[in-house]
Amino acid sequence: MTDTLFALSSGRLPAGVAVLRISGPEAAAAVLALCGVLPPPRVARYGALSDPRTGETLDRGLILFFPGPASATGEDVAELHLHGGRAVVAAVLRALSALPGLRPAEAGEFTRRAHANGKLDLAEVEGLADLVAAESEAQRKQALALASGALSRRVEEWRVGLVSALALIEAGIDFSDESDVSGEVTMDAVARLARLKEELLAALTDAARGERVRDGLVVAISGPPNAGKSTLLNRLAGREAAIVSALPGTTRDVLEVHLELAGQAVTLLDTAGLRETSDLVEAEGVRRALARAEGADVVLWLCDTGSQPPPALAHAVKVRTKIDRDAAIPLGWIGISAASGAGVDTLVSRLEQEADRLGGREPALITRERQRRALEVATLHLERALGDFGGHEELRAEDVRLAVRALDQLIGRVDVEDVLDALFSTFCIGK
Ligand SMILES: Nc1nc2c(ncn2[C@@H]2O[C@H](COP(=O)(O)OP(=O)(O)OP(=O)(O)O)[C@@H](O)[C@H]2O)c(=O)[nH]1
Ligand SMILES: [K+]
Ligand SMILES: [Mg+2]
Repeated sequence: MTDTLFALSSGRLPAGVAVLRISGPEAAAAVLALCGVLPPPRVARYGALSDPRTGETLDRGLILFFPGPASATGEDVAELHLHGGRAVVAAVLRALSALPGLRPAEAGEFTRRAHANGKLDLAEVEGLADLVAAESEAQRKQALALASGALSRRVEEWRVGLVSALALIEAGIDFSDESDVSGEVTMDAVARLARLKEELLAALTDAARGERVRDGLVVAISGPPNAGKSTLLNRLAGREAAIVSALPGTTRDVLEVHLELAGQAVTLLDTAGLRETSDLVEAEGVRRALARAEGADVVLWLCDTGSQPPPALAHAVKVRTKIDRDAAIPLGWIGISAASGAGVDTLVSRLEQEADRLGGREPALITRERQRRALEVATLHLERALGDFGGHEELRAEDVRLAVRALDQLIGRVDVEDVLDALFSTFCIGK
């Protein structure tokens, strides 16, 4: 018999309202035990909740019942909307755990049941995890699309296309005595596979963008010592996150600040000033500074004299600093005074343009490394299936079957247990 799960599904207490969720075969019995009545499906009822053992009223709140399978988990689900006090919630949780067949849910266990009951495929579960974690507008949009099945639907279309091409290839094998018919259906199949390959490649090309939006863009501030890098970081962060001093070589460790720019999550890095130095600690700072700048999506090269960045950072956005002291801005540079704030708006607009360019407007289809890898495998098999098999069409059919399998892995139709275990452990309890 399946356990009935319960957990606090809303956030940290105390809060205005706390939502407890119950899912499983005993959900209706649990509501009856605590509330005395079972509200009609999907209609909120206000009433008292009492401890079934003592009859003592524990709280008054809203009670909802969603009979399965038309519920979030596919099982009978109940929601209790209580006053969000710690003692209130603790008392109701205690009363629930005393009921037969009920136990506290583990992290992500409601979602795991939804997946087991066919409510969500693996890609949609990943979307849900991303939605709960989303901090920027772009992350929210992308996660919502994934959770709502945007990727799953597209993969299903691809899968249908592959399976129909496979049917043609198999028909060609059956007709191999009549070489005319056989050659024609094979050509038709290959043409379909070629079109599908283009679609898969387009989604793959766009995957880097999806992963970037999900992870957030990395913007590194680089430049010689004393350029005013930490001063700019503090201004953009709106707080004194980094130490500023007139001493060149102040910053050594890489400092991270999280911002939202043009709807994109951005990690802004302050780094050590680049120079030759015999100080071992500073030298390590310089090494890290260069490494992080080279790996960043956008580099700001700050300099108060207008010297060019090293070749590795030639693509940087060039920023002439301290224009309050000397306003000669080289051509193609943005001039700022991080101290007074002059020119910082222009720099921020430029960063917003970069964020727009890198993140795009429409949500990407592929947003995780796992999804990208599965799609890469599918594309690889599809490329192979387009080869010349010298009449051995059964080999072509096998490559198409492997491509289908990779798509099945992408949305979790096969081989999902390991992925699910790792994924659900990232969920919070009550989700
Ligand atoms: N006049 C003027 N001084 C500035 C400006 N920005 C920073 N400074 C000064 O320049 C000095 C160095 O500033 P920091 O922000 O520490 O420079 P940094 O690039 O982080 O330096 P390191 O971490 O040592 O590489 C400090 O004395 C700042 O007050 C500016 O816009 N105008
Ligand atoms: K400094
Ligand atoms: Mg600094």
